[in-house]
Amino acid sequence: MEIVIVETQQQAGELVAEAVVALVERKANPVLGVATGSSPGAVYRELGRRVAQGRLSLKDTQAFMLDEYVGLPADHPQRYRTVIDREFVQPTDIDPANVHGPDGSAQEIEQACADYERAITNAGGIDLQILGIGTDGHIAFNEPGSSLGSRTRLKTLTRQTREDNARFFDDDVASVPKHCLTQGVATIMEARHVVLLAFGQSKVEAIHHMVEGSVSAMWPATALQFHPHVTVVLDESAASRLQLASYARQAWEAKPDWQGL
Ligand SMILES: N[C@@H]1[C@@H](O)[C@H](O)[C@@H](COP(=O)(O)O)O[C@@H]1O
Repeated sequence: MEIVIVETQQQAGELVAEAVVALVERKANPVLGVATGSSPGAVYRELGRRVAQGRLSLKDTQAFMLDEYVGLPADHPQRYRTVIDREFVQPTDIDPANVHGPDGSAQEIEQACADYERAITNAGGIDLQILGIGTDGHIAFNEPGSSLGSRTRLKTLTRQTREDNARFFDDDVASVPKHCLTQGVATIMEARHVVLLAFGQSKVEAIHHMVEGSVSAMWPATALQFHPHVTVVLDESAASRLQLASYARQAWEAKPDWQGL
């Protein structure tokens, strides 16, 4: 795991956008994994800026979402597909038809999950997965106790996650769905490069476990310790309980070189 500590979320956005640019330059039909939540916001804004400046095009890029709530109507502003359309699709030039997500309104849930796994495989797999982390160490919606070998499936959200996400539902935890469809931990592990972003004090414990803790299904993000290519982009707050943070406290100028990836 490579840990990069940045000063601002904007720096994180620039850094990760560079990784996307390097991928798009290197590959004719790149496949991005996109996350919802507030952490990737600066990345999407920076991608939008570069597209607007003519420095980047995502026209030939496919994108796969990590997860989706079950039971939200198609026009709900917090449905993850709607969020991704608003925050990632609209500011960039990606074709909305190239953006895929698990179908949270499917009648045949198991079939929908299997179809989603197949769609990722058929696209050639995910080249660059943009990822956040929950305060309880979840990735996508793989809550504590999730199998580290799991694939896309139906999950029940923990009370903590529903409370964390209530901020997007007028602070009304009862309005936050109880179920979701999510890529499994094993699905995420197949992405060729995982870039995880985390900011702020609320992520300290999860980051501590993910980077320096024991691998355990109780902290699903710890599975990433087995992944050969993970970049973790943190601010000082999120990194503040890392024993080895001094090794990672790189100057902004010493940012990773994505060209060789
Ligand atoms: N399913 C999403 C996760 O994919 C995301 O990583 C997490 C953290 O969100 P935030 O980045 O807003 O802290 O929130 C949700 O639960």
